[in-house]
Amino acid sequence: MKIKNICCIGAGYVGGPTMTMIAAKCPHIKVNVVDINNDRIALWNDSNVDNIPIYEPGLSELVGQTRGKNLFFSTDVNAAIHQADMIFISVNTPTKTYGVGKGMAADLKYIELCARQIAAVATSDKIIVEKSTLPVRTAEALRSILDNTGNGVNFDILSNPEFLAEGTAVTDLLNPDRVLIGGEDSDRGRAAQQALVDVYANWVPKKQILTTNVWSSELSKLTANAFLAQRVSSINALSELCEVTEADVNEVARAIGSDSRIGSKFLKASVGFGGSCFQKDILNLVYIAQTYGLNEVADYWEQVIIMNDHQKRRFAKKIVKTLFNTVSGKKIALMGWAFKKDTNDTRESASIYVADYLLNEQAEVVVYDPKVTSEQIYSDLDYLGTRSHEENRRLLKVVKNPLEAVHKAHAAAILTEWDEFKHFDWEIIYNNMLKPAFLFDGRILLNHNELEDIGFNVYTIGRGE
Ligand SMILES: NC(=O)c1ccc[n+]([C@@H]2O[C@H](COP(=O)([O-])OP(=O)(O)OC[C@H]3O[C@@H](n4cnc5c(N)ncnc54)[C@H](O)[C@@H]3O)[C@@H](O)[C@H]2O)c1
Ligand SMILES: O=c1ccn([C@@H]2O[C@H](COP(=O)(O)OP(=O)(O)O[C@H]3O[C@H](CO)[C@@H](O)[C@H](O)[C@H]3O)[C@@H](O)[C@H]2O)c(=O)[nH]1
Repeated sequence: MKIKNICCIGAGYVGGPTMTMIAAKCPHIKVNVVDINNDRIALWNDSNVDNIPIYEPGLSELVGQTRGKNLFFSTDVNAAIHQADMIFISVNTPTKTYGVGKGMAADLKYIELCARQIAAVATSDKIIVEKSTLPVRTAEALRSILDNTGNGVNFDILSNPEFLAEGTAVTDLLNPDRVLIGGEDSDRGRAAQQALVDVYANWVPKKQILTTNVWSSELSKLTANAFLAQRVSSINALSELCEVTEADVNEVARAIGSDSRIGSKFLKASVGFGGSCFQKDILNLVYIAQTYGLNEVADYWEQVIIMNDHQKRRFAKKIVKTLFNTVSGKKIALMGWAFKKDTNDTRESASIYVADYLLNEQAEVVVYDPKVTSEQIYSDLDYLGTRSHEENRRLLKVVKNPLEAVHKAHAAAILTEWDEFKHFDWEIIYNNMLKPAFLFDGRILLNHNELEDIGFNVYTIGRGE
């Protein structure tokens, strides 16, 4: 079966970049990316390609090359479903905020809506691809909805989780470590799996395209994120021990990472991991284990989140303690709001929690981030519900210029590892700040000896003072 027309439901951080790459590498396939969010689709279609709604290095160029040729963005979901041979579901699956599983389980309402819409609209056979991250055995629920509400056409369900990381989405999609495709063990299932293998084989070497059963594929996505986040929590746990023992967490990371069995990646201690995936997916894993009565398994993975919450909180506490146990009325500059560099995504960013903690301590918080808008920053704070919309705007200021952020500040804290922070003139910054000038490096980003020579009092994760 040769795929000629793909529809992707969900034009977000996954649907947008993934479909752009498929369109770029498969000029013979027409790709329609659809979303119910009119504003988002309008930005994907903006005549100035730099205005696409997602900042990812290299993405706007790729959109510029493909949009209007074989890549289209639209809000007409039904038309795109109708035309497609293959439909990717790439909608959000956030943590549930209500009812059973609140705060733990993945909310599958958007997935279910897609399935019902596909079933209602489809008048020809379709391959349905789970691109969103889903709890293991979701395909079973999808099958039930599609088969019970459809028009008698055949649906084949595949699981094809996405492993791209934000900030490196384009290179990750171009050279994935692996592509994972789970399918049903039947003639139709294998044919559907092969059809998707053939799409990726346009640019991914065949040996890197793994095929498994659907359940292994669904569970592998949650497992990959759990293992990655576990490494960050493990090194962060050690960072606290380093701070009291004169060991240096970077040196420890290098020493253990040189062991090929451990490997050097994902051992960077930090103010805590953020992003839309790690916390959500581990909570989901914990919830799934609990529902099967596997309490030891659930507790084991939950510890990764507990350690991450501790790391964010202890960084904020350290600022208060170091500033003579009070930050009330003191100006503190937060450098970076995105959850990592090279993205404008702020979901679950450590900055949100550090800012909230400092605002509770009555600090005057000023934020500078090169890519995040002030609307996004205020909306992240409002979402926590700690204080009113008006109070958040009164207590926290967002500035467009780093020097404005540090002007007469008591302290500056690095919360995102943006490259530009390394190239700042820290001497000028020091001269603009109140004395003693404190610098808290939550990303172990800067040259601390140089900063100390300038006159800063430096506190960094994972090294004692
Ligand atoms: N962000 C990442 O880096 C990443 C990486 C791998 C996997 N994932 C997973 O991919 C999925 C999507 O994540 P995201 O970051 O792209 O989310 P997102 O919130 O950026 O995008 C999801 C989009 O789906 C749209 N949508 C929701 N319901 C819809 C419907 N019924 N019809 C049409 N459009 C609808 C929303 O309007 C939104 O624009 C999640 O399951 C996530 O866990 C994300
Ligand atoms: O050594 C490290 C590595 C990462 N982080 C932090 O961990 C978070 C997540 O980073 P990263 O994994 O690079 O970005 P994500 O975009 O969240 O990507 C993860 O989540 C995606 C969504 O599921 C998966 O597709 C990716 O494979 C997985 O890496 C960020 O806050 C990072 O700053 C650290 O603190 N130390």
